[in-house]
Amino acid sequence: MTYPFLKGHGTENDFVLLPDHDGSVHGDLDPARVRALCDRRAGIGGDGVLRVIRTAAMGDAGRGQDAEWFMDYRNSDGSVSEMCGNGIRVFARHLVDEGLVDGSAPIPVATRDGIKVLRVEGDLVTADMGRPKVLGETAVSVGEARWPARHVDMGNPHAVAFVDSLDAHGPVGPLLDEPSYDASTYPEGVNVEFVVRAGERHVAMRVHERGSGETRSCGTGACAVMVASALADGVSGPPAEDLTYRVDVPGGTLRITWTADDRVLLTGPAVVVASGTTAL
Ligand SMILES: N[C@@H](CCC[C@H](N)C(=O)O)C(=O)O
Repeated sequence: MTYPFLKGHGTENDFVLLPDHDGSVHGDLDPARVRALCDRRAGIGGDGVLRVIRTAAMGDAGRGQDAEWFMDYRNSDGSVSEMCGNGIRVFARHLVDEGLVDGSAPIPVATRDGIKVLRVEGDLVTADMGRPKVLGETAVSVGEARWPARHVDMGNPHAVAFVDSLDAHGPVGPLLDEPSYDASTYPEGVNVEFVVRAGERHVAMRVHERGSGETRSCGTGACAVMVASALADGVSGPPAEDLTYRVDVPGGTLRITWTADDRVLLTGPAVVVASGTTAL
C-alpha cells in the first residue's frame, strides 16, 4: 500500500505532510510510522509530521472548533504536541497551494491548542499564535553549565535561557542530548531555547525541541524567545503598542510581533518542496 505525502519547511524546520482528509488513510497514526517517515536516512526525513485532516474527522480533539482543517502534529519521535508554529505555517501554505482554502482571506486552522488564524502574503505566512503565558522563572543546564530560564507557554512549553554564546564549541555545545530541566515544572517535557542578543529588538537562538532534538528553527520557540526578550528589555506585559523583534534561527529569520491586545504574530517563509508517494 502506498500513500501520498509532501515535504515542506519553514526556516528549515521541516515536515512530512500526510493528506488524510477524512481520516480514513492513517487511522491513529502509529508513532512507529511517524518515526519511520521522519528518519533522515531510511525515510523521507523531517522534524515532525503534519497530518492534513478535516476537523470533523478528528473526534474529541476537534470538537467545538469552527475551522474546516485540523493540523494533527507529531514530533519526529512519534509524540504528540499541542502546537507547532512553523508547522502550521507550512500547513497553511499547502492548503493554499492545493486550492483547499481561499489564500486571499484569513485561514482558520484547528489544533490541539485551539484555532489559529493564518495569512499568506507572497512568500511569507503569518500565524496568529494567540496569547503568550509567562509562567515564571526556572533553570536549564547542559553538562556542568546552568542558566536561569524564563518559562513561557505558547500552547506548548518553553524554557528560554539567555547565554553568552551560541557556539557549538561553547557551554551550550552541540546539543546532541536533551538539556536538563526541572521535571516538576515541565512534567510533559519542554522545548529549550538558548538566546543571544544581536542588536536592538534583534536576537539569535538555537533550540532543542522536545521530541525532535536540535532543529534549525522553532516557531513557537521564537515566539517564546521574543516575549522573554521583550520582558528582559523592560516591557512588563502586553506592550502599549505593537512591538516587533527579529529572531534569527540557524535556518533563517523570523519576525515576531507582540500586539497591544496581547497576541503573538509569527511571520516567516514557508514552502512545500516535494511531493510523492511512500510505502512507509
Ligand atoms: N517546531 C515547532 C514545535 C514543535 C513541537 C515541539 N517540539 C513540542 O513538542 O512542543 C514550532 O515551530 O513551533
